[in-house]
Amino acid sequence: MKILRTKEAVRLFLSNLPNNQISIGLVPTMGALHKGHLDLVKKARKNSDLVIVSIFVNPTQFNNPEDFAKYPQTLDKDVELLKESKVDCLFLPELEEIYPSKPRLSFKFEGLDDVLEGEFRPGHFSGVGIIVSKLLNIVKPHKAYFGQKDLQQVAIIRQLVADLSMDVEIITLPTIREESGLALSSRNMRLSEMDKVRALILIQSLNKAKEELLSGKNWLSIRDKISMDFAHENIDLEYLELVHTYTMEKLDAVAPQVPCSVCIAAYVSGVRLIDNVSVIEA
Ligand SMILES: Nc1ncnc2c1ncn2[C@@H]1O[C@H](COP(=O)(O)OP(=O)(O)OP(=O)(O)O)[C@@H](O)[C@H]1O
Ligand SMILES: CC(C)(CO)[C@@H](O)C(=O)[O-]
Ligand code: BAL
Repeated sequence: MKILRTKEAVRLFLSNLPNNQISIGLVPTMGALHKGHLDLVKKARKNSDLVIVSIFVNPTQFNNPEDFAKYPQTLDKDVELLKESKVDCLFLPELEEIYPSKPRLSFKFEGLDDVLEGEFRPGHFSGVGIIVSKLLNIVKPHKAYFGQKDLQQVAIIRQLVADLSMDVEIITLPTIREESGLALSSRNMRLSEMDKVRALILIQSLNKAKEELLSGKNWLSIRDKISMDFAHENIDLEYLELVHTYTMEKLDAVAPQVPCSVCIAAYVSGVRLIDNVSVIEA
């Protein structure tokens, strides 16, 4: 596996490929890799001739400096995992390579970014828009892979690519979970074994919300009851929302043919976790 640290190295690498018919798959990550990331890589490996993974902990998408400072980093292990997964290239830029100066550009994703993560992490999706645009411009992949665990991010990246007429196909894959149901996340590395058990309240609440919505219960009363469960467990629930899966519009009921998902964010011992389940599929 080649490790490329600069845009120029990527450009050279791509220009030396045997022919320009080769299909390229990009999996953008922030490292501290787990089976969720590796599932994206596996799909990319299956679909594309050349697989490039990027690892870059992007400062412009962090609204909370402590979250950025504590973001897990396990580079040696990541490199081993990527080699085992037969990745061709790791793009591993330094901060200055991506941001030689502070970007003046910012993104607003009208209607998509004022709820959920966008509401509680101001500037987050502008930062995601900037880094994803940069990575797509540098690598020029045919396909790029993202996880549905970050449901709102998927909607935003699809919009970004459409609005900027970028020639890339966005592929999304379902959330990979521990056997317990806990969604895999790099930030789980900051949880103790006890915290991982406490964190199960997220997926349990999502499943309960889904079941009750489908049995015709009122959304606001479902949400109130779940908020009380969180208060009882002393876990800080940041949001629990029923949204349209693609437009991110907040909903207060399910309806046939309207794809919707329940999304959650909560702090378990100071670690912010997110998750979602689809209630009605497209
Ligand atoms: N459990 C998972 N299953 C499938 N894909 C995932 C999972 N977790 C993350 N991903 C996807 O992997 C890509 C890189 O995500 P990232 O590096 O931020 O990891 P992460 O585990 O989501 O980290 P964190 O949750 O701590 O932000 C994103 O497209 C993300 O949606
Ligand atoms: C897409 C991404 C790699 C951009 O930094 C990040 O938001 C993530 O890991 O989901
Ligand atoms: N996977 C989302 C990246 C973030 O939390 O900033």
